[in-house]
Amino acid sequence: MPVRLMPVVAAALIDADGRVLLQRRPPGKQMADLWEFPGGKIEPGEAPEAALVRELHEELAITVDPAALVPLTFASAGLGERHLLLLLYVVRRWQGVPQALEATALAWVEPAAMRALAMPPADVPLVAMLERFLQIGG
Ligand SMILES: Nc1nc2c([nH]c(=O)n2[C@H]2C[C@H](O)[C@@H](COP(=O)(O)OP(=O)(O)OP(=O)(O)O)O2)c(=O)[nH]1
Repeated sequence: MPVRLMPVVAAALIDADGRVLLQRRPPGKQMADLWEFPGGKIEPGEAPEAALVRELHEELAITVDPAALVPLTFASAGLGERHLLLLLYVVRRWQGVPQALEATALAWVEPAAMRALAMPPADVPLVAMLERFLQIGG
């Protein structure tokens, strides 16, 4: 069966205390009010890293060097009519203070507390992987 791929990039921003930045999706959008990693869809012709740098600037008003995007893991899951391919990067260096330009809230979350938050279904394995990665000092 052919599928319509939806490539999405997202970032786990990690602060000096090892906490992860999550944002809350606005009402009216698909998956409203769920907590997610900042990011969004890759536009046609766009490299994944360029898409993530753009999304982080649009959503959080931060500047990120593409070299600071470290690929961690991915999710591959059916999403309605489409198939989501979500690439998750770890980011520890950026310029500026993250601001919620599109989300209704931002939260710096301890890795072990992430799984208590309501997140999109595709994020559940990503969160487990990220938690383990941070536990081993990644
Ligand atoms: N950013 C982000 N999107 C996620 C996560 N988990 C997950 O299933 N998604 C899904 C939700 C959306 O269907 C899609 C991202 O699309 P979006 O609507 O946030 O992207 P966008 O900023 O390009 O938005 P738009 O222009 O289409 O409004 O990926 C996640 O952790 N972060």
